[in-house]
Amino acid sequence: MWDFSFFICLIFVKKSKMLFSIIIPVYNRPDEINELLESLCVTTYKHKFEVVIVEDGSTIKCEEIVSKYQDKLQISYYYKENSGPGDSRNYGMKKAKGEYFLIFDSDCIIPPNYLQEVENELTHDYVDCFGGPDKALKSFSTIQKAINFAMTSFLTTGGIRGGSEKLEKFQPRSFNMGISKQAFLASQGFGNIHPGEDPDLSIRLWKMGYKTRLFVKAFVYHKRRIDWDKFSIQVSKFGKARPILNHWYPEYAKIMFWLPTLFVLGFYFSLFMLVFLIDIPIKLYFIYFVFIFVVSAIQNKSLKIGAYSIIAVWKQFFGYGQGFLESFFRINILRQTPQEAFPNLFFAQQITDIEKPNEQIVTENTTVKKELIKSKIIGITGGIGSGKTTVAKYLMHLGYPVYISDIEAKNVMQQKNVLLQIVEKFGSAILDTKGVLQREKLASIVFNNPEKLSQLNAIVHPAVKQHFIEWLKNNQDKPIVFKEAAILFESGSYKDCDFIITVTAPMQQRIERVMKRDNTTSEKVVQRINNQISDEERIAKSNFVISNTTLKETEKQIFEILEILKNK
Ligand SMILES: CC(C)(COP(=O)(O)OP(=O)(O)OC[C@H]1O[C@@H](n2cnc3c(N)ncnc32)[C@H](O)[C@@H]1O)[C@@H](O)C(=O)NCCC(=O)NCCS
Ligand SMILES: Nc1ncnc2c1ncn2[C@@H]1O[C@H](COP(=O)(O)OP(=O)(O)OP(=O)(O)O)[C@@H](O)[C@H]1O
Repeated sequence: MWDFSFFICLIFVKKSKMLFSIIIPVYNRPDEINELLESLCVTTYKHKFEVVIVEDGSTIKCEEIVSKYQDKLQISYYYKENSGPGDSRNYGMKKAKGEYFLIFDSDCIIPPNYLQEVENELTHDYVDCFGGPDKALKSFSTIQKAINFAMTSFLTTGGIRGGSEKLEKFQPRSFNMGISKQAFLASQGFGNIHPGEDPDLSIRLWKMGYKTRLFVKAFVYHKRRIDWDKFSIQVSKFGKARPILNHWYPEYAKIMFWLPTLFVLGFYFSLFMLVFLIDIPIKLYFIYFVFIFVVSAIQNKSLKIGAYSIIAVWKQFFGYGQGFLESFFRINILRQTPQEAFPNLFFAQQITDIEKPNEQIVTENTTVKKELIKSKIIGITGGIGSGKTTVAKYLMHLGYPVYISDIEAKNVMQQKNVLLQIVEKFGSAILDTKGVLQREKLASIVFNNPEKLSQLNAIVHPAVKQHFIEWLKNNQDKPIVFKEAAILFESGSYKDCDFIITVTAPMQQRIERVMKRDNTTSEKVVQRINNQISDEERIAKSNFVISNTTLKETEKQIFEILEILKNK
């Protein structure tokens, strides 16, 4: 995904435009925001950057705190309904003006050289998504330092987060990560699971061909949960989220994810062995915890932190391990859906910045008052070969009424009055000896000549629109109907839709799929692509994106979207 545009952008950014937008979701934590903003005020970074604070439906707001920093930082504050951290970050990224988004949790403190370190890394070896490590500050409480040890030490599963550069596919964590605007638009950012929204995003980015990397020097001071109970709840949720991610992306499941569970089962087994007076296993556990104590005490120069680290590691393993086991059982054995198994891990995703539905659907001859049509109209679009018809047909199979414009257009074009207009414009050579439209011939004319294409569109689109309205009237008792169209935006028919789904797939895959489906050449497919808008443009105007790489994942995304739409 790396291209020279980033260099150009960087040079441009330094002169005028802004590179970085810092996005911080916050929920009931004004004090944390104060410390975070204070730390940003002393940055050594010389260029313009902005801070976007998204208050996620808090009852204790940080608006007043933020206003204190209006003179020192370029800062915006948004308050919205509670929809979870992932969606709040997405909300902030949609509002942001920068080209690269830096995301922090509100409980972070940013070192002065952070922004410069990130810019150096991006200039040296660009990547569309990165993550940074976390460290504890001297001023942190004993519990915070012990938790930090448990979450980052090589003696626990935390080692991978702290500093290993070897990881090719580092999964950034949302407390300290960055993502380019382009990758955000393409992926639509975080999903509605929490926690786990960060690995979910990384995996989706990888599948789209983006890379992720660890920026070792771009660390933040991360306070983490301040008491034991909150920490236990958090790690248990991490444990529950993991089998869900494994279920969604089995190819990314690792045996290592089982370690805490094995640790817990091993512990119970060791206790059981005591019944037979076999105490070696329990002694091994004892030695491990002594080791934790010694290493943490030396590292933190405190016996107390060493002792507290034993509690932290214990809570980490047991919270995560038991959560993992429960989740594995529900998802893989009881075959519950993740939402059924753990509804509290899912936020109903807010859909931000939706264009107000049009009051009317207007064609040359007919005006349908939108209030007479009770159905929600969901547009499905995507470039050629993205798989929008595949998605449309799947929805049909689920029983939803779906209008597939390509297919309907073909019928409409056979109508006498429409065919006559086409012949008038393109000549009778466009018909075969039996008077049937030769589509391939027409295609070779219009996809080589934008003017001719718009002439054809001007004939076909109004007729299709008229036909769609009749179809809509026949389905007005249905709460949700779908309209699939390749050129939903180009034709303006997106304005009739209440929500829009864009289907995407990597370009090469799209070309290969169409070559195979239509037995055609890549040149011909590319010709059509050149007559359509880009995925980026489609995505920016859509409410949902389906990344259609495998049918299984597409199915999953369809169900997630349906779940949200049913509640809208
Ligand atoms: C030129 C025509 C006859 C070629 O027919 P053909 O059977 O080869 O293609 P088909 O209609 O099945 O479309 C296949 C794909 O081509 C692309 N495509 C079709 N029309 C257009 C267009 N006007 N602009 C850009 N891309 C288009 C889309 O990705 C579409 O899904 C046909 O595409 C056509 O009439 N297009 C103009 C009408 C139109 O816009 N139809 C699309 C749905 S309203
Ligand atoms: N996830 C997938 N895995 C494998 N093949 C797929 C997948 N999705 C779609 N296909 C195949 O790719 C081809 C293109 O898909 P489809 O016809 O749905 O695309 P489209 O976006 O409607 O294209 P067009 O713009 O040409 O109408 C079809 O042959 C379809 O069967």
